[in-house]
Amino acid sequence: MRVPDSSGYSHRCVDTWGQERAITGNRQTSWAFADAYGVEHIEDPALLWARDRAHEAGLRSVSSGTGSALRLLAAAVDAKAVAEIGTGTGVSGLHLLHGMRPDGVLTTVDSDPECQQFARQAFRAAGFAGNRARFIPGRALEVLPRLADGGYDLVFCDGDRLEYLDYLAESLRLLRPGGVVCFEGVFADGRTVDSAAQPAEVLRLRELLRVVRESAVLLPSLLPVGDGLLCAARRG
Ligand SMILES: C[S@@+](CC[C@H](N)C(=O)[O-])C[C@H]1O[C@@H](n2cnc3c(N)ncnc32)[C@H](O)[C@@H]1O
Repeated sequence: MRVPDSSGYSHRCVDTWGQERAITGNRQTSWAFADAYGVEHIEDPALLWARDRAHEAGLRSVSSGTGSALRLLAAAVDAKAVAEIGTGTGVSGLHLLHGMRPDGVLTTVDSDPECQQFARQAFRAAGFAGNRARFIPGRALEVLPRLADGGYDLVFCDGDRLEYLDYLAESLRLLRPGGVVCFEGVFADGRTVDSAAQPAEVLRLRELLRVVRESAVLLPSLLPVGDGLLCAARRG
């Protein structure tokens, strides 16, 4: 069996039915297609508005593909309570809210309260009642210890990459059995798999990937959407 090479091209493999088949086309093009195949249409003005605010603020909001994965996961776990680290201007929050139960509450933390004001406006413009989101300004590692044990169906981490391992420890405490934790940006623009010397942020991301994979209480999957979305379900 020949597996795809790092360029994204591969030519032959043996599938599960024992048949050799050619893999044609450009994997990168397929990834780009998958990432754009989402739910973010031109007619969703609140999302586009939130994206524009992020762009102006120099923030990187989640891609359409990552957003649709978050929406899917929130719906799949029938999320009533979601915790988000890194509100930004609300792009990921909008996706999460769309996937959650109609009575679900998104608790979203950001050290920048000005960004949270944009997110608040975006959620309102999208038609979500004010009581669907709880905005907590502050640094994640000061706020998270105040959130309830086992009280969350999903935790989405998109704050400081250097703190991701600490977010993981907090998430294991916050999640109910069967809940899901997600980490945005684990590809670090390709640096995570680049053999050249890398900054501390990338080394921490590699450590996170290792710890999640080796955890006895997590079932992980690394989704190749956006800049890499590491997801893991907490075993029941
Ligand atoms: C990449 S942006 C989040 C984008 C957002 N999830 C979206 O898709 O629209 C990262 C955010 O994390 C916030 N942040 C960075 N470090 C933080 C920390 N230690 N605690 C809380 N928020 C933090 C930043 O202020 C910024 O708004």
